Amino acid sequence: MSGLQAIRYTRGSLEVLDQLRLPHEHHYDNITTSEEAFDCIKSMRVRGAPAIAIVAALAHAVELHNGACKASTTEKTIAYIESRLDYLFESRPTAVDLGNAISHLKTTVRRVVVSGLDGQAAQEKVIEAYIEAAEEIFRKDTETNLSIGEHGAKWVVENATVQSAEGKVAVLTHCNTGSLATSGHGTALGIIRSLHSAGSLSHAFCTETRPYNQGSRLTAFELVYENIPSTLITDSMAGALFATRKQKDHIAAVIVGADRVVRNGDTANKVGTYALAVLAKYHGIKFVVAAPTTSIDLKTETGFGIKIEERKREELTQISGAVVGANGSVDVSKTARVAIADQRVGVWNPAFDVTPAELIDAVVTERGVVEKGPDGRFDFSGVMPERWAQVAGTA
Ligand SMILES: CSC[C@H]1O[C@H](OP(=O)(O)O)[C@H](O)[C@@H]1O
Repeated sequence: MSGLQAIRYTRGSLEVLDQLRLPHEHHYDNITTSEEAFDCIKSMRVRGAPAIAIVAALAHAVELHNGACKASTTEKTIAYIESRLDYLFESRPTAVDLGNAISHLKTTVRRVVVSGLDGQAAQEKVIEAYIEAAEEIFRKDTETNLSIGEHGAKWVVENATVQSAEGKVAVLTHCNTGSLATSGHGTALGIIRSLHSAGSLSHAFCTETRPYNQGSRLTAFELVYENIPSTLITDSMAGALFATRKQKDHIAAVIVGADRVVRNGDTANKVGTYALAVLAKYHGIKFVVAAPTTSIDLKTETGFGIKIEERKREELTQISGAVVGANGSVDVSKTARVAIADQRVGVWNPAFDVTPAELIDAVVTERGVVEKGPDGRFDFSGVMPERWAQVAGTA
């Protein structure tokens, strides 16, 4: 697992790497309440579907551990936990991991057996059950990512339509799906790490991923940090890359993450993903979605049912970064915010788009790779574990 950690946790203490300052500055925010977690998620100081769910779950575990619950009965303790989770659910709507984690945590505390215990002991048992379940979500995520990496790397090599003489492949990824979006290793970037570790990767291309620049600020940083041969392109260069360099560079696959994969396989992911899927189809390049089962939403039938978050106009009309000195050095002590558009212009800023299942060749989960069947449809029932049985109305 990479040395980059978006989340640092010990019981009673949660620190979150402020990703708005990356790659120039490494600063961890101390998170002690659900309000602080909500703001951290909403402002995208932490982002990435799995990381959002983990931070929300652990933030409430920290406030519970530190005595925030003043309820006088077990039922009121459960009601308090549920109210805090409902509050955190509102922080970002598109990624389903948060809703799935909240459903799981609510089910967990509701199932605690307190018969025969006096009031305080019963309340303590409920709180302990919540904290352990939240910690398990964090712990299991890395294991999940390593499994996705293994399944995904194997599938990409076996299904590549172009390879180097040494049998290596190049891939393109979009946004950031690495250690900065998860507990470690990553999902799509986890597959890239696994391809690299297996000696099967010749090159990783990454898009800058406007407007938040998860690619240029975060993914490029992770790739360089891991000494993975990599090239940054703008989002608009992908078509030219495929048209002029697919054969020369053996570009075999586009590998992306997911915020929400719905029952028919339609997938919400960072805006720009849909365009990459169309280009990949046109150029005969495999299109692979890396999605832990916590990102799969069987309660929503098609992509039309996914709520797409729209974000503030300043993400397009302004940029921020460190000041580059005369000699080309980057002075992180002097960050600047620069207006790059007339501030009166109208802005449309959807954070995600939906890629239809017909453009997706494979969805890689920790429990195996799902491809469309003879009927041309995805069927995820074989990979959905019981513990993520979704409670209606929450996820
Ligand atoms: C494994 S992260 C999944 C997903 O989340 C990212 O969105 P954001 O950076 O806005 O949280 C991106 O869509 C990734 O593919």
